Order: sequence, then structure tokens, then C-alpha cells
Amino acid sequence: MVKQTIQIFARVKPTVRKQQQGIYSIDEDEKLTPNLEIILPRDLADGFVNNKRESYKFKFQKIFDQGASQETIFENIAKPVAESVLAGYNGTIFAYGQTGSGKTFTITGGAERYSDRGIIPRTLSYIFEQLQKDSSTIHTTHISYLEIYNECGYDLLDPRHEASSLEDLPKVTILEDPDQNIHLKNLSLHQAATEEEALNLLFLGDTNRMIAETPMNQASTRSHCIFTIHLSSKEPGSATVRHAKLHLVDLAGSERVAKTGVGGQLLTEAKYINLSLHYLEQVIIALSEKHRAHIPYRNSMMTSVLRDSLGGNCMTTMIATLSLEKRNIDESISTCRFAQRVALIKNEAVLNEEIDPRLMIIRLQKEIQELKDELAIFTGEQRTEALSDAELLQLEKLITSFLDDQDPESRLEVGTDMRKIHHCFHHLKKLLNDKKIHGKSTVSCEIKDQDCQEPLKEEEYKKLRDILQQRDNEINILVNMLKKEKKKAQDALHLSSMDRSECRHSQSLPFPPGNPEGLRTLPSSAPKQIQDVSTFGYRSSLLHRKTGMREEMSLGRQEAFEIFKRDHADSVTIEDNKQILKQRFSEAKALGESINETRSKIGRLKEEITQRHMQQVALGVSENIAMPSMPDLLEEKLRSQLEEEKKRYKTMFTHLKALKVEIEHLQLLMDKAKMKLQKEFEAWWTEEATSLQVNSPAVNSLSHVKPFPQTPEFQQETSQPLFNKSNVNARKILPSPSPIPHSQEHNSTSASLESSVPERPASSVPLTGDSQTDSDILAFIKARQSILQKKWICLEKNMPGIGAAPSAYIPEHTESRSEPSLQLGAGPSRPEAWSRASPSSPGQIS
Ligand SMILES: Nc1ncnc2c1ncn2[C@@H]1O[C@H](COP(=O)(O)OP(=O)(O)OP(=O)(O)O)[C@@H](O)[C@H]1O
Repeated sequence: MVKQTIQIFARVKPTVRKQQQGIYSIDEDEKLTPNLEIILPRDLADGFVNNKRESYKFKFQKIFDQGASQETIFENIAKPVAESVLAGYNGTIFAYGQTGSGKTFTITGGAERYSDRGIIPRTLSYIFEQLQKDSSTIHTTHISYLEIYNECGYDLLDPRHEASSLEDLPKVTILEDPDQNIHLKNLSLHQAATEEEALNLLFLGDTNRMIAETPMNQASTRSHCIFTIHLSSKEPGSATVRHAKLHLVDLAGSERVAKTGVGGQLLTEAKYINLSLHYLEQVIIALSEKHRAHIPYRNSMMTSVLRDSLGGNCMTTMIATLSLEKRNIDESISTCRFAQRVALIKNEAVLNEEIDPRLMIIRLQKEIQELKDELAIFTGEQRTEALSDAELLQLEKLITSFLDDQDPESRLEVGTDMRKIHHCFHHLKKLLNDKKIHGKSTVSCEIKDQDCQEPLKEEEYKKLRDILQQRDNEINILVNMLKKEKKKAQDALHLSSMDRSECRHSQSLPFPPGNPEGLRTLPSSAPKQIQDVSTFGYRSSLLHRKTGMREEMSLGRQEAFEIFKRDHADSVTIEDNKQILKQRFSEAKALGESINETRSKIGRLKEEITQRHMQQVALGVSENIAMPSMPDLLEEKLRSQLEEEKKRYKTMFTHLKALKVEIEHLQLLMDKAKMKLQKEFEAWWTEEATSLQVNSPAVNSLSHVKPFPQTPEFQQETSQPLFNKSNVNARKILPSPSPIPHSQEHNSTSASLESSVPERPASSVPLTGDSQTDSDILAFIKARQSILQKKWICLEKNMPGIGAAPSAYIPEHTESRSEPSLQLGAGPSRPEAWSRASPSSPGQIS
């Protein structure tokens, strides 16, 4: 049993503004526990926190300041917990702090860079690496992912459900057995044999979490998420199984309702979250008080699920995430206070060992039988029933292997059953007699011959023995060569089947637009490890499924999506990651090729060594020289070269494996970002289609079309906008989606323009109500309009006196129409493209 208080750590999120410095200080005297001092700014000191004090000090196991990397966090916080989980103890790491303080960043990681991987992916990587190293134990790993929102549990890993809202996911409920053990009904457990499988599960859960979230219910902020790694291990042949669980918990934002000033649905959520965090606090207070008999775990789902982690059988660690800015001082102090209480809780972790009942029964049955047999010997009570055929057969097999065993110390173990012992003696006697009779007839003549000869001289005897030895060597070498040839043939078969399967993959995986050169195809020379692309297909189909993304978008919609994508703030990240990914792929490709080269080199060296060896043997045979016991110099050189190449191969292979993990992770990040983008685009598109329909009688232009939603950073960033200000309206125009039909093409003469540019909007086509069709119609009209505009501008440039713009482009004109149907073909009030393209003639346009 290991007794330990809950370990508390603090992590300070990097602040954006410089003036926030001086709000806190960290005292890390090596001998003392590190101290975090939060200094109240003067204007806040007489505010709501405490008007008497100027600073607050809190002790932590370790404090990670703004610059701490994800790697440092993993090494210092998560790795020790993962190690105890591998040793068979339960572990929990939970992040607590206000919204936006970095809980998700710490637990799961950031979505931008590979180096931003959080505790979950790093822990999975570490655990699988350790399990792979330990071949003496049989391990199984399962994953579960639970989200608790408004006191309801949801299974984030249920593959049967198409989750578009949290309520679509299976509800998880709590059951308690008579021993007060908690069971989660409906929470699926998924076996993960490799790191990759486990990461895919994390990706699935995060995707479900993201998809289920809407701007109205930012569940990620308001829900608790528990990612659990379940480990079981067993020594071969042993009936004892060890179970350990590692909970990695991302709690909801801990801010107080009063400050957030929420109402309605949000208030209900806040109440629940705060209620569940309030119950968590109550449990923690109860645990930190000595002699408290009752701990109110049952009050909330979260405390019930984490019961063991809080004051129970678990090694628990808390990370207090702090966003130490002036406006967050009170929340930061309350997070630290909470942590100080948590630090008082003592846990008692025990090894969770269980006997596998099936193996136990077999073992006990065997033991009983042995004891019975032993007893029979002592009591003289003999068992009289005959041995079964199976038993006899087994005994004879035992005798054969006993006789074949060259080890003089080997023993024939048949237990204490006298019937078996007797049978063994009979059988051995029979074998001996048979051999004697057979031996007499075949050996007698040889003996006779030898009898009449003189005994062999010592020298001759030695010579014969050497020849015999050489023959043996020869046979061994030839057998090895045969084995090698066989293996080569098998490898060739394997390679060709791998090539075939790779071919199949690359044929069946259409790369989504924007994935240049089919990033996911790998060089055929790269080893199998990085060729397995099945998961990519899985993720890509997931992407489509989860976002409701149409694999076949209309051209207009596709083009709109392209622009939306281009202007989205995340596109920079996606592009960066794409570049890194490309780089990693070429690294992997080059490495794969070097590995293959090294492998062939190793093969060649081995062949050379064998040939050299054979030459030596042949030389020995032909010249009747005994084989030298030491290998010759050339052979030694070849061997050392072989060792070098093997080392190189191993190093490159390890590097390739690491690259593979990085590539996988980058792909997950990109898929996630793409999914987010697609989701936002779909939402924007639907909103547009809806508002078009709502406004349809009055709408006669597309000027109401909202600009693509942008991130706050994007909106703030005026210095380098993707569309400069003068271009804002141009941005509102949907892109021209389809080729212009022949009927719409005109000569650029004023006469034909007269007839081609309608005086009024091209048509009065009502929308159909089907968003896909409507989007196509709108896109078509836009395209036409954009062509007409371009032509008009050309004409304006070429023939400045051509006259006023066609009335179709003048909003007043179109607005004055009172057709009930939607007037299609009218542009925005004044296409900015005009004013930009022909600045010298504004008067003419208006
Ligand atoms: N240590 C850090 N380094 C860099 N960026 C960080 C760090 N911590 C947080 N961030 C960034 O701050 C933002 C908010 O972080 P995060 O989503 O992890 O907060 P949170 O506490 O989980 O919020 P919520 O309660 O809403 O889930 C994210 O964009 C994240 O990438």
C-alpha cells in the first residue's frame, strides 16, 4: 500500500499583455516547497477580494511558469503517475481552473503544433512504449471517454451513433453494487492494442465532443471530461491479474456564476457545473477534515465517478491552471485556495490484484489431484481403476521426450500416482527389450568385423572425428542457407502482398481537395509501420460523417468553401501543419529508402560471411585441414561491418517510428481543424440559405449576404487583413461557381452589350427551398453577374464614354421593383470591384 497526499501543481498560462507582469511571483527555493505569491494590484486591493491584504501565498509541489513546455509538464507531472499505473496502481490527473486558463491545453493539448500535444497523447505514447519493452507480462489496454454535462454522463466513444448533439450520444448512468463499488452503465470500453488505436479513440471522442457542441452550449467549457486508460497485466501461466486505471480529467471552468453573469439555459448549466464543482469542493473539505465519517460522494455524478481518486485507492495529482491577469485575480486566488485544500487529502493506493477464476479452478483441480495421489502413497490405498487411453498416450509422450533429452539432469515427472509410475517402468522395459533384439541383429556383424581387426589408433580416431566434425559443419551451413532461401522467398511474397495492399489503399483513398500530391501516400519503400493507411480512410470517412460534409459539393458551394477556408484564421495553422507534414513525409520517405538500403546491405554482408565460411569449410575438406576455431580476419571485418549496419538500421528504425507518431498526430490535428472549418462553413451556409428564404420576397440582391465569420484575432488584425477594407464587399460576393453557359456569352461591343445586359435583373426565379439547389442557382447568378461586371469594366476602360452602368446594378432601381418573387441577378449595392477597377470614372458608375 502506498499512502500519499494528493500532489498539487500550478501552471501559469502565458499572458498576452506585458503589463500583466508583476501580478505574481514564484519563489522556488530548492530546499523549501515552491511558493506562488499573487500580488493584488492597488486598485483591486480594496475591491471584492480582501481589502486588508496585499498579497496571497500558496504552496505547490512545483509551479510551472508561463514558459513551461508540454514536454516539461508531462515529464514532471504525468510520467510519475503513468509509472505507478504501469506498476498496478490507480492514477488520476485532473486539471482545475477557470475557463480559458489552459485545462484542455494541458490535458489534451493544443490543436496547432505537434509539440503542443498534451498529457493524454504523451501518456499513451509512454505507456505503449513501456508495455512493448516488457515482454515478460501479458497486457491489455482499454480506453473509455466520458463527458458529464448537466449531471448527465455521455459516452463519447460510441461508434454506433451519429452525434450531432450531446443528447444523441448514449447516456451513461451510475450503478453501485453492495460493496459500494461504482459501475458505469453504457460507458463503452474499447480495446487498444497500439498507441495508434488509442490515439484514434481520443480523436473520435474529441470529435464527438466538438460536433456535439454548439455556440449556444459550449459544452467543452461547461462539461467535465474523463479519459480513462484501463490496464490489465498478467504473468504467463499465473492466475493473478492486475488492473489499474488512469483517469485524465478535464474539469469544467471553475468561475463563479456571479461573475459570469449568465442567465437562462446558461444559468442552468452554470448551476450544474458550479453545483458539481461545489460538491467536489464539499467532498474535498470533508476529506481534509479529520474524523469526518461521511463523505458526500453521491451528491454528484462527477464525485461518484472519481470516488477512488479522492481519498481512496489512487495516486492523484491536481494541476491548478491559472490565467494570471488582473481581471482574473479573484478566480486565480480561489483556484489556489481550492488546491491548498486538495493537498490535505490522503489517498491509499493498493495494488489491484485479482485472481482469474478460470485459471484458479484449473490450478486447484491439479493441486487436489496431486494431493490425492500423495495421500494414496502414504495411506497405502491404491487406485485400481485403469489409466485412460489419453493418460497412457500422454505418459508415452513424456517418456519419449525424456529419452530424447540430452540433458543428463533431466527428470521424468509423472507425479505420485503409482499406476503411472508402474506404467512408465513397463514402457521403458519394453523399449529396452525391443532395442536389444533389434540392435543384436544389426550390430553383430560389425562387431565381428571389428573383433578381427586391431583396435583403432588414437591418431586415426582423432582424424575421423575431425572429418565428422567438418561434415557436421557443412551440413549446418547448408541447412542455414536453405532456411535463408526459404525466408527470402517468404519475404518476397510478403513484400509483393504489401505492395498490392498499398496499391489498393492508394486507389481507394481519394484525397480531399487541398491535400496536395496526396500527402497520405507513402513511398512503397518505406517499411510497413508507416504504410498502414487504413486509419486514414477511417478518419476521412469519420470527417465526412461527423460534419455531415457532402462528399459531392456543388461547384458554387465548393468554391465558396475554398474562399471560406482561405480566409479562415485556422487556415494558417492548417497550411503550416501541411508543410510540416510534407516535410515529415519526405523525411520518412528518405529514411524508408535508407532503411531498405541498409537492409539489403545487411543481407549482402550476411551472404558474404556465409560464403567466406563455406570457402573455409571447402578448403578444410579438400586439404584435409581441420577448421580453424577462430574466424579469419576478413570474416571478422565483415562481421564488424554487419554489426555497424545493424546498429544503423536500429537507429533509423527508431527514428522512423517517432516520425510515424508525429505524422499521425499532425494528421489528427489537421483532420480536427478541417472538421472545425467544415462545421463552421456548413453553419454559415445554412444560415445564409435560411435568411435568403426568410427575406425572399423582398430580397433582390445578395447584398445582405453576411461576410464569412471570422475569428476575433482576424477581426482585430487590421494591419494585414485577408481582404483589405476596400475589398469588404467584394468578399461578400459568392465566387463564380460554374462555367458560363454559351447562351450567356456575348461579344464585347456596345451593341451586343446593350442586348446582353438586361435592363432589369436577369430573371425572377424563385428559390426552390432546397439549400443545395438554391446555392447552385445563386452561385450561377453570381457568376453571370461577375462576368457582366468584368465586361462592363472592360468596356468602361476601353470606351470611357459608353454611359451609365446598367440599371440592373443600381440597388435603388432593383429595390423599386415590387415583384413578389426573388429578383435574382442583382448585385450588391455597388460592387466595390467597380470602384477599384475604374477609379477614374465613379461618376459614370453612379
Ligand atoms: N500553456 C499554454 N501555452 C500556450 N497556449 C495556451 C496555454 N494554455 C492555454 N493556452 C491557449 O489558451 C486558450 C484557452 O485554453 P484552454 O481551452 O485549454 O482553456 P480551458 O481552461 O480548457 O477552457 P475551458 O474551461 O473553456 O475548456 C487556448 O487557445 C489554448 O491554446
